[in-house]
Amino acid sequence: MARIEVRDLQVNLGGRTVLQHVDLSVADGELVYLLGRNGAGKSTLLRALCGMVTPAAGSVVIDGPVGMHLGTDTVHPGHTARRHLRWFAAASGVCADRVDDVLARTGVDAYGDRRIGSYSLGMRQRLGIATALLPDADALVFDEPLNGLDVEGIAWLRELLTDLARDGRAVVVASHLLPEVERTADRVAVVDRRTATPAVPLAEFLGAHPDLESAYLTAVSPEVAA
Ligand SMILES: Nc1ncnc2c1ncn2[C@@H]1O[C@H](COP(=O)(O)OP(=O)(O)OP(=O)(O)O)[C@@H](O)[C@H]1O
Repeated sequence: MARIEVRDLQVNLGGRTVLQHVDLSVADGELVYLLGRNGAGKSTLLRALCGMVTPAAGSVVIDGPVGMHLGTDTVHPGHTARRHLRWFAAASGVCADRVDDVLARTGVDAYGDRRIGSYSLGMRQRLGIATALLPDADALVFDEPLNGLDVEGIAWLRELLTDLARDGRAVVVASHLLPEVERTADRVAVVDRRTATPAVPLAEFLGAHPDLESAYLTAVSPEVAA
């Protein structure tokens, strides 16, 4: 069995089916991206992977703990990054020594003693990424981690994500930033029509298309006018 196994997943939210018949398996060493338009269900799928929404049907199995970065607005603005990470480490049974490691690895150490409420979007993204790295988990989930990062940050995250996969972790990322996806993805899946296409190798997804944008626009269903 792969590190992450989703089988025939259905998620209902607010009385309607948001996802159904979703299958996804991600093995150690793989970097898999979820693509799809706004509201398609990428975040919902990632939240289901992390056990934060209950499936209406099907199953999600992850072998071991999962490190997750599901958004930048779930942290207490009055805390410093260091305090937030120490609290998170204590709450999740992670050795406090890792806090300094992840602060350094993400560059958050430069402002880790400032209150989170004063952080820019990119700074909060790095803190979210630091939080995901804290458990040193073999399964990692990131929702739009590139948003708000500056040029150095994007290059840094590209390297981090590929390193995490190269180190043998199963990594799933939702992103709209197709040039980045094209540079690093092992496989891509499209969340569309309340389900997800099989995650296929990037080269297979690209096919004869000149770039990922062209392949993606062909893969998604025609947009329905509001
Ligand atoms: N708590 C909720 N209650 C009801 N519906 C919800 C809830 N959360 C999300 N939805 C709906 O589920 C669908 C999928 O939303 P989701 O946030 O997963 O999309 P997404 O693909 O991540 O979008 P984006 O690219 O904009 O981040 C949307 O139609 C959204 O309105």
